[in-house]
Amino acid sequence: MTEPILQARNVVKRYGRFTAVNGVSIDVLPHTVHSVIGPNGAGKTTLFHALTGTVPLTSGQILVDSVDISTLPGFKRVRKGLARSFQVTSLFPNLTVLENLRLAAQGVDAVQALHPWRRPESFKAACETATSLAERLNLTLVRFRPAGELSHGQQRRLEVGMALAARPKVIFLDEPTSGMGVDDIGDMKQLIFSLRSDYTVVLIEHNMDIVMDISDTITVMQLGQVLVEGAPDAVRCDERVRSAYLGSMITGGLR
Ligand SMILES: Nc1ncnc2c1ncn2[C@@H]1O[C@H](COP(=O)(O)OP(=O)(O)OP(=O)(O)O)[C@@H](O)[C@H]1O
Repeated sequence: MTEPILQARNVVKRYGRFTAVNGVSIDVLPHTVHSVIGPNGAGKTTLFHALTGTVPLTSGQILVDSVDISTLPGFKRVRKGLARSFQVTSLFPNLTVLENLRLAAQGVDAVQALHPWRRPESFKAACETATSLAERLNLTLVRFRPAGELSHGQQRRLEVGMALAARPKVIFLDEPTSGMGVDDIGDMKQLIFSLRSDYTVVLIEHNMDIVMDISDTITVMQLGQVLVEGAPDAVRCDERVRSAYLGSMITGGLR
């Protein structure tokens, strides 16, 4: 049996007296796309925050390859193989695509991160990582352009690349297609699906067409808890899921 690469066990996150995530357990299998969906306010982003160390857990456990990382801060979780996509606002708009990727690659190693202004050639490995990532992201043609001049879709792909530069085992993507046009959505969908050959993807996505097409497993959350978990076809047909989405603000809806 395949062992999960990432496990959340009974994870609870409270903000004051409000419980945003209330005892969530999930097993994420390696080389899969595992999507987390649910109506607005279901607790998806808070679960991501808790898994990646953006916020401390109230209780519960998180294991990566069976190692407990529950109390590690976010930057140490990156070294254990968890990476989260950056937001467009955290790209360096005046630096080129390659420079952004190189800095992200350097950032994994604490020693290199402390010497960001050494000659770029001296960071051979980081430069190579940046070049191969630009290719993978279909950004080779714009690799010498400042990130701020890219289209929205290209910037969002670069965000994913910044997380990949950390050479993660598991990459967390929070609504990677938000604000995108149809063409860009297709490119992002292909990119995410292609990632599962080398990585494991945990995805929050409101576009149900994408979720249903590329997910291996879907966890449906409601009111901070897991409502249903399963393969896309099973989730799509589940009456509890249909009811949960009725009247919600979610875009796309279930087909
Ligand atoms: N820092 C915070 N302090 C207090 N409450 C919070 C905080 N962050 C989130 N919440 C609350 O926790 C609940 C879950 O929010 P969360 O953002 O995790 O939901 P979500 O499923 O990601 O929703 P959406 O799809 O709208 O992004 C919401 O009721 C939200 O108001």
